[in-house]
Amino acid sequence: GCSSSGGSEGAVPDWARETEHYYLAGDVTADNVDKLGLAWEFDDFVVRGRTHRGVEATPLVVDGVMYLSGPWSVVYALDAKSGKELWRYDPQVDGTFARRTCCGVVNRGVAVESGKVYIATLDGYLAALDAKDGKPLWKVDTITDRKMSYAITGAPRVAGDVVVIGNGGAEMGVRGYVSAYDRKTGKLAWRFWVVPGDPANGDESPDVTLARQTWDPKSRWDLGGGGTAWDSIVYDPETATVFVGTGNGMPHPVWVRSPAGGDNLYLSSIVALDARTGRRKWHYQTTPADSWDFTATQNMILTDLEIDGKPRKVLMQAPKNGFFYVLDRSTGELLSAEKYTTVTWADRVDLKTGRPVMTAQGDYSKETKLVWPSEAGGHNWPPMAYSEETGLVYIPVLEAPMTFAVHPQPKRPYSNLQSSVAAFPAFGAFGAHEDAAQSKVLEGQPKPTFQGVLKAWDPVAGKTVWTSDPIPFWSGGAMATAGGLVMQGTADGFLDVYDARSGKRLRRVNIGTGVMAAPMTYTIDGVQYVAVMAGFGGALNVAYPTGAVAAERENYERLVVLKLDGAAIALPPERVEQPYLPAPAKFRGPAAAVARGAALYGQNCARCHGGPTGLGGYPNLWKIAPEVHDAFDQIVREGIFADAGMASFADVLSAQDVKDIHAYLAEPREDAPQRSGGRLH
Ligand SMILES: O=C(O)c1cc(C(=O)O)c2c(n1)C(=O)C(=O)c1cc(C(=O)O)[nH]c1-2
Ligand SMILES: [Ca+2]
Repeated sequence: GCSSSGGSEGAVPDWARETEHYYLAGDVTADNVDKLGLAWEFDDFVVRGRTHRGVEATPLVVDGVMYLSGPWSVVYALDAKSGKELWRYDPQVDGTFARRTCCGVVNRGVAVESGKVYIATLDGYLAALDAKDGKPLWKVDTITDRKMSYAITGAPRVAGDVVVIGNGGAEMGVRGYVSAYDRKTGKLAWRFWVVPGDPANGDESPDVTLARQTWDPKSRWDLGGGGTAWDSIVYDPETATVFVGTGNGMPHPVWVRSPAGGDNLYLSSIVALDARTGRRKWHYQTTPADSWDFTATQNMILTDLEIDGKPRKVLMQAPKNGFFYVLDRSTGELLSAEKYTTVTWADRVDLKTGRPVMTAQGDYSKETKLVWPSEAGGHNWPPMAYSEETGLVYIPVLEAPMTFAVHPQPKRPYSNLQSSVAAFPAFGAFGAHEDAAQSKVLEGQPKPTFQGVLKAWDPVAGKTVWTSDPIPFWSGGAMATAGGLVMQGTADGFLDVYDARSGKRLRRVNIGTGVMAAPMTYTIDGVQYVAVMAGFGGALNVAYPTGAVAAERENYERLVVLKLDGAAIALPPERVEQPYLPAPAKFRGPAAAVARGAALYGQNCARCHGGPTGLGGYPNLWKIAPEVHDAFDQIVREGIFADAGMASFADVLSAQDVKDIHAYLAEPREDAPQRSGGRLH
C-alpha cells in the first residue's frame, strides 16, 4: 500500500490503500448489494446554533474508532460499530472567516497517526488532539498575515516527523504556502511558498527565486498572487517526499495578474518537496499562466503501474483543467496527459515539452468566451478512486462549460468573481454576467450541459472505459472496493453502486440527502460497514438547482453507515415553503437608492445569498422576518450574526450603502421568491 491522498485522510490504515480510495473490505459484492441497509446514523452536527453547511470529509477508522470532521472544523470521534459519540472537539472557529472563503465553511477531514488526531481549522489553526479524549495537545497559528483572507478547508497530512497543511483564499487575495510542523511539539519545521511575494521583501528560498523568473516584476503583488494548496497533500514514505497540489492565480486572468506574462510558477502545479526540508525536488505545472481557476489541488493517487513494459511508481491526477496526468513520481517526468472530459482551452499536451497546446477559444482577454471545463473544473475536490483489481481510475467528472469575461479594475477587498465573471449557460445566468451576446458566445461550441458523470478511466491507455448515466448537477467523491464495486454519492440523494468492471449500476441506495463526500468502508467483527457523509453545500451552497434533493428535502449534515441486512433508511423531511414576506414599508426608498442598492447587493451579498428567487443554504433575504429587518444595519455593519458566519461588512459598506441595499430588498416584487432559503436554528 501507499501513503495517503486527496483531501480527507492522513493515517495509513491497513484496511485501505489510502491515496487510492481503494478499500480491502470485499464482503459486499454485486451478488448481495441489494441487501445493504442502515447500520446506524449520526446527525448531531450543529454546534452553538450555527446553520447547516456542506459536508466534505471522508471518515477514517482506526482501532474501532471513527474520526471525522464537519462544517466549522469540528472533529467527532464515534464508536465505529455502534455510532455512539465518544468525544467531540469544537475549535470555536471565528465565524467571520466564513467571509474569507470562496466556497463555504467546509472541512475535508482529519489525519490520524500514533494516537493523535490532527485538524486544521477554518480560521487557520492546526491542532493535535489526543485520540483518546479529543483534548488538544498543541495548537499553532498557521497564518502568516491575518489581514489577508486566508482560511483552511483542507485536511492536514502526516509526512514522517511532520504534519503538513496549506490554506485557501486565492479567490480573495492571498499568497499561497504550505507549512510543516513537528508532529510531537507543533514547532514549525519548514514553509514552502508557492508563489513569489513582493520583490521588495526578498525571496525566502531558492525555490521562490526560481519561480520569480516566471513572473512580471510588476505583478499585482498587493493581491497575493494565489497558488493556494487548499486540498491535496500526499506523502510517499519510501522517498520521504511530500506532493502538494497547488491552486489558481490571483487575480484569475494572467494579463491582469502579471501583465507581461510568464508561466507564473508554481501556480496550478504538482510540487514534490523533501519532507525533511521543504525544498523542491521537482515540479510539474499543469496549466502555465492559469487564467481559468484551473487548480491542480485535486486528489493525487500514488500507485505502481506498468507502462511500456516497465514498472513505474506513478502519481496520477485529474486537475480542473480536463487532462488526466500520469507522472513518474520519482522524477516528475510526464508519462501521459489525455482529456478525460470536454476541453476547449487546449488541444492537447505536448509530451516533449510537457506544455498544453492552447487554443484561441481559451483566450478571453479581448472578448467573452465559452470555455470547457468551467471554473468548477472537469473534476473538483471530490476524490477519484483507483481499483487495484480493475486497474481503472473512477473520476467524478463535471460536464459544464462557463463563459469567462473580464472585469477591468481589481482592487482590495477583492474577489476573483469580479475579474473572470462566471456564467454557466446550462445552469442559467449565474452571478452578474447576463450577456446580450450570450448566443454569439455559444455559437460553434459544443452544446452546454451542467451535469456530472462517473467515468472509469484506463490510466495506462489514457482512455475512458465506461461512463455512467448523467448525474444531476454534480459528481460526488468515489471509492473502489475489493468486492469489485465502485460507490459514489449524488446530488439527488443517492449512494450509487456500480460494478467496477462493467459500469453497470447495481443499486441506488436512497439517502435523501445530497452527497458530495467520498464514501469509505471498513470491517469490524466480521461485518463490513459502508460509511458516507451526506450534506449538500460547499461551492454549491449559494444555489440549489432543480434536481438536487437539497431543493426538495431539508438539507442537514448526516453520517450514514450501512451494512448487509441493515434497516430502512429514514429520509429527511420535505422542505416547507415559506411565504414571501414583503418588508415593512419604512425600509423602502426612492428608485435611485433601489438601483444603487441592487448594484451593491450584487457585489457584496449575492455571492452567498443569491438572487430573489434563489434557493440555497444561506438565508434568502427576501424572506427575512420583521425583527431581522429591524436589526439589518446591526447585522451588516456591526456583525451581530458573525458567529453564525455573517461577518460585519463595515469595512466596505457605509450606513448609506446598507440603507440602499435594504431599500432594494424592500421593493415589492412580482417574482416573489418561490421557496425558502437556508434556515436559522
Ligand atoms: O483557490 C482557492 O484558494 C480555493 C479554495 C477553495 C476552498 O478552500 O474550499 C476552493 C477553490 N479555490 C475552488 O476553486 C473551488 O472550486 C472550490 C470548491 C470548493 C468546495 O469546497 O466545494 N472549495 C473550493
Ligand atoms: Ca480557486
